[in-house]
Amino acid sequence: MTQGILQADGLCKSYGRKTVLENLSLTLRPGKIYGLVGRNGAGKTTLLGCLSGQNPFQKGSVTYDGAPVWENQDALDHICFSRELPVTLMGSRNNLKMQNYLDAAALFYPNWDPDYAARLLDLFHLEKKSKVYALSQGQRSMVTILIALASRAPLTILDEPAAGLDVVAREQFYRLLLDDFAQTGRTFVISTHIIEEAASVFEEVLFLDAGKIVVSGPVDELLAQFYAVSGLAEEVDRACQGVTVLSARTIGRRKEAVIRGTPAPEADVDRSPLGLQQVFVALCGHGAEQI
Ligand SMILES: Nc1ncnc2c1ncn2[C@@H]1O[C@H](COP(=O)(O)OP(=O)(O)OP(=O)(O)O)[C@@H](O)[C@H]1O
Repeated sequence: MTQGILQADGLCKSYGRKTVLENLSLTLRPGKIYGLVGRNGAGKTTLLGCLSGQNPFQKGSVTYDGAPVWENQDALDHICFSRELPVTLMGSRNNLKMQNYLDAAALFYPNWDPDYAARLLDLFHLEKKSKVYALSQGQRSMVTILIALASRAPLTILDEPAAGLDVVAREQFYRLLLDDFAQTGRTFVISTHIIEEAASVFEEVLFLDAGKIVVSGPVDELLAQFYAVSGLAEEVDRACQGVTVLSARTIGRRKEAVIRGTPAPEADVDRSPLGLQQVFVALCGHGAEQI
C-alpha cells in the first residue's frame, strides 16, 4: 500500500576524506511540513540531494515506501527537489530560458500542473522567455519555488527557498505554501536559515549537526522542553537542579541559564520559554555566544 514514507537508514556520505553525513537515520511521514535546520556547511543540501536520489552516498539506504530511491523512477515520480537554477553552465552564462526549465519540469513530474505554473508566473511577474543568467537572485528563487509548487509532487523538497527573497516575497511564499498544503496535504521539506520567521510554518523540525539529526519532532513539543531562567545566582542554581544546563552566564550576583527540562518550581527565578532559533543556537551553536 502506498503511504508516502521516506526513510533514511545509516546514511554515510563523504566528499573525499570529508565526512558530511554520518550514520544518519530519519523518517519523513506524509502530510507534514518539515523544517531542516543546520549551520552553514552542516550538510543540508547534501542530505536533501541524497534523500531525493540526486546525490550518491557511500553507505546506508534511502527508501520511499520501502523501495530504494536511487535510480528508481517509480519512487522518483513522487519526489521533487527543486534546486536553484544555475547562472552559469559549463563555464558560460546560462542562456536557457525559463520556458526550457518549465518544459523539462512538465516532462519530469507526472503531476505537473500547468495552470498552477501559469498562475504563479503571473503572481511572481516572471516572463517565460527570460534567460536564466539575466534573472535576479530573488527571481531565480521564485522560479525554484514555482517549479516545486507546480510539480504537485507528494514529497516536495526546497533548499533555502526564502534566502534570496525580500520580506514581501517571503511572506507571499509562506502563504502560498500553507494554502497549497491546506489543499493537498502533501509533504514539504524546507531547509532554512531564517528560522524564527519560518517556525510557525513548520510542523516538525530536524536539526542537522555534525553529520547527524540531533533533534527531530513536533515544534511545539520541542519548544516546551526549553527555558531561559535568570535571577540571583544561587536561585538559578536551585532552578537548574536535575535539568540539563546548555549555557550559563554570571553577571555579578546574577545568573542566566538556558536549560532543557523544567526549572525547579521552588526556585525564585524568572523563567521564559525560548523561540525555535534560540533552541537551535543552544543545541547547535557550538562556540557561539548563547542568548
Ligand atoms: N561537491 C562537493 N565536493 C566536495 N565537498 C562538498 C561538495 N558539496 C558539498 N561539500 C562540502 O560538504 C559540506 C556540506 O555542504 P552542504 O552544501 O551540504 O552544506 P549546507 O548545510 O547546505 O550549507 P549552507 O547552509 O552553507 O548552504 C561542506 O563542508 C561542503 O564544503
